[in-house]
Order: sequence, then structure tokens, then C-alpha cells
Amino acid sequence: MESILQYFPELTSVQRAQLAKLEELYKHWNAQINVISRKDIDNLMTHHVLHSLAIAKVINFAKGTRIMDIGTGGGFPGIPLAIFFPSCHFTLVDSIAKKTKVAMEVAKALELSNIDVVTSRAENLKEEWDFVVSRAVAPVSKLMAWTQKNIHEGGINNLPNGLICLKGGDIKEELKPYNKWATKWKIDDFFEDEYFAEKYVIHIAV
Ligand SMILES: C[S@@+](CC[C@H](N)C(=O)[O-])C[C@H]1O[C@@H](n2cnc3c(N)ncnc32)[C@H](O)[C@@H]1O
Repeated sequence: MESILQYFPELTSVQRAQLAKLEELYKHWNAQINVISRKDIDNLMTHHVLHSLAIAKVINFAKGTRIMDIGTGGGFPGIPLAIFFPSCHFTLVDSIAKKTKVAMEVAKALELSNIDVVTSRAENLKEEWDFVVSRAVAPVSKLMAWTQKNIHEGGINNLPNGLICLKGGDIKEELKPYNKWATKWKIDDFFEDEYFAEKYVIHIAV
């Protein structure tokens, strides 16, 4: 929890209380349905919650912004972002019902009213959003192919509407076709932890 407050001291008491409950909730649900590698569950707050919140270091989603989290699994990055941006709406999407159950149960326990959870492949969704966020789901080319139809152009945020994903390793080749529309931030410029070396936030405008 300290690792989060250090970088986000402006969190309200409600947000702090919601974040503080995550550890117990994910330990409980992860023991039944594997959404986080069991050997990584003790690193939940840094490796999963803080990592998700790297997106909040590049964009301050304006009130009313609608965001889809594709391949949310147990709720990353969608759940930490929904806590951080209570006046925005998040749709958490995953094709595996067992995983969306965990995201749904965690959202319910935290009384997060700004979350919908949908069990579906993203390709089958017809709705529109301002942004699609994602972590550890597919190469950018696939994420764009699956979701570009769901992102409407323009927007009211400090970044144009588009895809924002958390990526690691060598992403040069993957980003090549999108260089004209892409911006990349190093997460270890935001958070001092060796876990974030070679990890990036990528924004691609539609
Ligand atoms: C490695 S997990 C990552 C889960 C979560 N984003 C995280 O970082 O903890 C990838 C997830 O993407 C989901 N997924 C892959 N392709 C998808 C698609 N086309 N539509 C919806 N979900 C998809 C899988 O079911 C899986 O739960």
C-alpha cells in the first residue's frame, strides 16, 4: 500500500480503503480461480495494482470518459483504474467466464458502481468507448484489429481517444506500423522499482 501512496498521495480516504481491500480480496479469489500467478500474489500491490496505475501517470481521464479494458482477466488494469477514476466508466471484458467472475466479485465487494463486467470476445462487441486499455493480452496489431471499430475519434482528454496498453520488452517491431500515431513512456521514469525496467505505457491514437 505504501508503494502506491508514495506515487499517488492525492488519493481520497474512500480510494485508500478500496485499495487496502484488494490484497485480501485477490488472495481469497485467486485461491479458487487462478487470475494471478500464485508465486506473484504477494507482489499484488506493486506488480499488478501499481503497474495498472502507470496509465494514470500519462492520462488524467476527464469526468464521463468511457473506457474498455480488453482481456481484463481478474480485473487488471481495469479495477485499479476504476478506483482511481471514480467519475469515469469502465467496461471490463474477457472471454473466459471464470475470470470475469473474479473481476465482478471484486468490483461488487468494493462497491464500485462505475464498472460493468462483460464475458465476450472483444471482436463481438458493438458498443463504443473513448479508450481501450489492456495489459498482457495480444500484440498491438491484434488489439487494434479487435477494437478499433469500438473507439470513436476525438475526445476531451489530454490524449486523443485510442488504445492505451501496458507492454514489456522489445516492442520496436510491434510498434513500427503505428509509429506515426504512437507515444511511449518508460514506467521506471514514474516508479522506482526494478520490476518496471523495460516496461512501457503505449498510447496509439485512432
Ligand atoms: C494473460 S491474461 C491478462 C489478464 C489481465 N489483463 C492482467 O494483466 O492480469 C490475457 C487475458 O486476455 C483474454 N483475452 C484474450 N483475447 C481476448 C479477446 N479477443 N477478447 C476478450 N478477452 C481476450 C484472455 O481470456 C485472458 O484472460
